[in-house]
Amino acid sequence: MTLLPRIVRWVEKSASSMYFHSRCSANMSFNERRLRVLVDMDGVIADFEGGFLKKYKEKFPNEPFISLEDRRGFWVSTQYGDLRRDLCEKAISIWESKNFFLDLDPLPGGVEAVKEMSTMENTDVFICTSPIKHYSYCPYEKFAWVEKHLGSEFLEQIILTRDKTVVTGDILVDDKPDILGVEPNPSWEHVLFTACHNKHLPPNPSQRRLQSWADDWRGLLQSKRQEHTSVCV
Ligand SMILES: O=c1ccn([C@@H]2O[C@H](COP(=O)(O)O)[C@@H](O)[C@H]2O)c(=O)[nH]1
Ligand SMILES: [Mg+2]
Repeated sequence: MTLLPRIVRWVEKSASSMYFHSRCSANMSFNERRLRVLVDMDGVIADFEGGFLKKYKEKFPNEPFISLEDRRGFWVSTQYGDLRRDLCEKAISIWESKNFFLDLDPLPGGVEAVKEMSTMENTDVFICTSPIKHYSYCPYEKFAWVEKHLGSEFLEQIILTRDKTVVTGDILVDDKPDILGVEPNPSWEHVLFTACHNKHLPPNPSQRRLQSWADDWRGLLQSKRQEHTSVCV
């Protein structure tokens, strides 16, 4: 390496070290690190299951259906297909229809919680959601839903991805029990959001849960923040 780049690197390192020591010498606690919270959409802030059942019953009034009480397993289509083979396609036709995602009602407290956490100090909130592969309406309607319920400023905070494991964050609040993808060690802690399809799963000591938005989500963020807090004495 020639001399000039080495000097530049030395000056940069010294400057950042001086900054660090000046912060510490003030004998203060500080948290340099911002907390990044990823919040899933369907089943967490948008009522996918309720919206599905309502539209399914309207479209297929004479077909059998599965009440929310009887829902088991993440995949609605699988449980309907198990009930009767042709019902799998009928179920899929519901969320592939125009306005399905846009018409979803917000889940209680979700919009308020996301808005509140976005105002918290040192906190970045992103809506992290997987669109269906039938893309005619879903991606557009997810953006429109966010604008309608959270406001246009949240359009900056949307992450649409089919693989959440490649997204970096501290916490992912999500109702899907198993979130898999190409990254075997995602950076986030998956906090399972309770939904009709996962509430019967046996307790998993290695996975924290949020029962609803009335649950202590603020405490959850605080505990995560403390994992990152650097204390200078
Ligand atoms: O049976 C089903 C149930 C849901 N989906 C779709 O999966 C995604 C779930 O997204 P998350 O970001 O994990 O909430 C959503 O687009 C549903 O429409 C499905 O394909 N089949
Ligand atoms: Mg979900």
